[in-house]
Amino acid sequence: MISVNEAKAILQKLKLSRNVQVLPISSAQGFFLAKPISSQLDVPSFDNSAMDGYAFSWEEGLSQLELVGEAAAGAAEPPKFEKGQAIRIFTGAPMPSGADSVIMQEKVERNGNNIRFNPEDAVRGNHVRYKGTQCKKGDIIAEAGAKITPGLVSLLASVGVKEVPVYQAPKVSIIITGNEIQDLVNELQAGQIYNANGPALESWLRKLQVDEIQAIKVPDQKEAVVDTLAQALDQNDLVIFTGGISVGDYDFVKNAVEENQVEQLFYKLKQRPGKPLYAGQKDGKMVFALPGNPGSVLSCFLQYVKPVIQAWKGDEEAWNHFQELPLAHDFEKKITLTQFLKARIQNGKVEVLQGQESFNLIAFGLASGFVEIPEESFVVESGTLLKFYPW
Ligand SMILES: Nc1nc2c(c(=O)[nH]1)N[C@H]1C(S)=C(S)[C@@H](COP(=O)(O)OP(=O)(O)OC[C@H]3O[C@@H](n4cnc5c(N)ncnc54)[C@H](O)[C@@H]3O)O[C@H]1N2
Ligand code: MOO
Repeated sequence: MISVNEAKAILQKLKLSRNVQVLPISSAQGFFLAKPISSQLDVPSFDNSAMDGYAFSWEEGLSQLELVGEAAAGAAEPPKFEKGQAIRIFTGAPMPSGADSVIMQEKVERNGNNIRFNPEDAVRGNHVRYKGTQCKKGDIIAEAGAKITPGLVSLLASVGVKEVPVYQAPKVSIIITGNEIQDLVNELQAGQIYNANGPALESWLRKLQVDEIQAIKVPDQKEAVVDTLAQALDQNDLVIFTGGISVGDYDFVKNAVEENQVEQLFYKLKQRPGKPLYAGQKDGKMVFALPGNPGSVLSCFLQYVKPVIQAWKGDEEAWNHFQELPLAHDFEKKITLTQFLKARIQNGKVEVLQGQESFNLIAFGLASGFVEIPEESFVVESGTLLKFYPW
């Protein structure tokens, strides 16, 4: 058995073969740029007003102006004006030729076509957004590796970029083992349970922008498990088994990876839940076998599979998506393994929830993630900083 940290170090070193796809910016949220992006234009592309007010040409001691026209946002050609005159202007409207300053309407007393103001409020160059102050055509506005966030989407749109090259998410196959597992659409027969792992993994994968998902149920028969893995490896980048990886007479996943010549990266970790976790690799593709209890599936997915998927997508911070938060109460760990506990954050502190058995899902109704109690910690005092992995 190896430790949690040793297992993570093995996975972090993996070379993953990435493909690039081009996506419209509004569908690219959560992906990572495969190339730097440059601006298509000078932004702003014309000098414009930052306020609703009056545009004029600044002179020392000005205190009144005559209004001779109006420039609204979207106007192609703002009206002309001369010395001693001003143009009524609105936020985002192009500056009239020759105007260099805007005075806000709140600072002005208007009487018909005349405006008066305190000369101190008419500041030279005020409230003008000049062409190219955000960026110039050709400037790099986002580096390769940047995450597509709503903020970046806004920037991309502002500089005229409609679509972006991003790393593809892997194609994933979920293989659910277990003769007792029944789909939600069917009635449970004696000895059967509902498939909790399949829907949980699918929702996790969708959250990670994986949209090519194959979900297969396989009976506990050796040939069936071996053949299903062969097919899944053929058609996908990543295969996730749930169940069948322990030592029971009907656990055939270990046989399946061996017979398919998958190279083992590790099997069995010093952790609970999920001790019999398996990871392997074949021709740049990956296989994870998550121990079947749903608590173990979700904990192992969050700790090991999710970072690998994120790394596949080009996330340089894939292994750092945790927070260090204080524990809300004392906790005693009774096992000599790293423990991942269903937990929630309340008032900025981590509260370990009741019902930690890996078959017991009731705490998942409250949990906002898992907290890690390190292998070497046994008595953990309230206030101790612990790693919290949110979902
Ligand atoms: N002699 C030993 N027995 C077990 C060990 C061990 O070290 N020695 N490890 C235990 C631990 S820890 C776990 S975790 C499980 C893992 O076993 P498997 O991966 O082979 O999982 P299964 O036996 O197939 O299933 C375990 C449990 O989970 C339920 N399950 C499975 N799939 C689903 C699903 N899709 N949805 C809901 N529930 C599921 C299944 O019915 C079992 O109750 O092994 C222990 N045994
Ligand atoms: O480690 Mo198992 O995942 O407790 O049920």
